[in-house]
Amino acid sequence: MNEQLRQAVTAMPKAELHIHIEGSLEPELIFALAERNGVRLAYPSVDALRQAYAFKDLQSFLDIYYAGASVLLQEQDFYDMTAAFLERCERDNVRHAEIFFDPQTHTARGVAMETVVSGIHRACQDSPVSATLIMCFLRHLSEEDALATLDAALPHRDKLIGVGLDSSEVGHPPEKFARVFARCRDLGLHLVAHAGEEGPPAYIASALDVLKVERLDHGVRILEDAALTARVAREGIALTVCPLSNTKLRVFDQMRDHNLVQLLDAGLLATVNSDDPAYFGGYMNDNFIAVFESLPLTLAHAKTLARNSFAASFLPAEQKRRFLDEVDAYFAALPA
Ligand code: HPA
Ligand SMILES: [Zn+2]
Repeated sequence: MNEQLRQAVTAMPKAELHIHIEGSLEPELIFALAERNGVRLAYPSVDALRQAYAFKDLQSFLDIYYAGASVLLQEQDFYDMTAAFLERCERDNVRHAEIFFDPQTHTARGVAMETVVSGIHRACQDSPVSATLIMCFLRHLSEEDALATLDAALPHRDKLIGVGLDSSEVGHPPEKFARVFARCRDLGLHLVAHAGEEGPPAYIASALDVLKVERLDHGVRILEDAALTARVAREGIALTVCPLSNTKLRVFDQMRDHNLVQLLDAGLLATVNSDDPAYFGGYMNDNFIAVFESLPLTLAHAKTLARNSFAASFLPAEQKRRFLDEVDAYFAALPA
């Protein structure tokens, strides 16, 4: 990748639409919070913890990701984690972030919903980066648990723009959560779900048809079904693709095998995102650099990806328009 393209891609304004805030917890912060809260970790040092970040699939990652989140106890912990992430956004020229959080990971340990939501939300309010929250249900747990989680979150309805579905995909199809998503829809929440990361295209179809999601998280296995690909392209449903995550979790063996270019060529509204940056080796610009270095992507693709990130966001129309104008102005001002 030439220096001019690298510079353009890193400095361009962009939005992040697939970031699990618990996946932004750096090992250093995990150890600092463990110390602050008197939590014992299974790893003796920051280096030993980092050494354990060698994943063979989604589940091997999730086991260590949930262990890392166990140091989060106080409202200030959630604040500090989120504030650190939003500072990284500024460095990567991320202007807007739609942030996932997993309340069940915390409420199961006795942390109150209020503590989780208030800490994350307060950090969003204190940041110059535009940031909104999407509450995710853990799909390895029951729908009853998800319904109870939604009830617990209702006092914070105004702090949420939407709900999502994450955790272990295979064996937990979207239709398991039909009732809770229907309730969220009635509440006017935006709907997204992880689908087609490790799971088959049938899970993408049921996320759309049963849950009625507006965006697909990952969705990279969609190309295995040509009819579904054509439909999702036609309907303008976005995919929040996470390149470094996909290679670290062995969805693709190497970055040069990633299907991002094919997704774009199929007319899909694909975006680039970091997923769990502290675990997968990088934040937004690391993801952009990784794909631009390994795939035949051009400056025209960079503009498309920057535009897609705002177009696929849940921002109000006027704010969306302003960000899209900023992208267009940015690319128009680049030296030819
Ligand atoms: O990539 C992911 N997939 C499913 N669940 C997750 N929870 C954090 N990251 C992920
Ligand atoms: Zn994810």
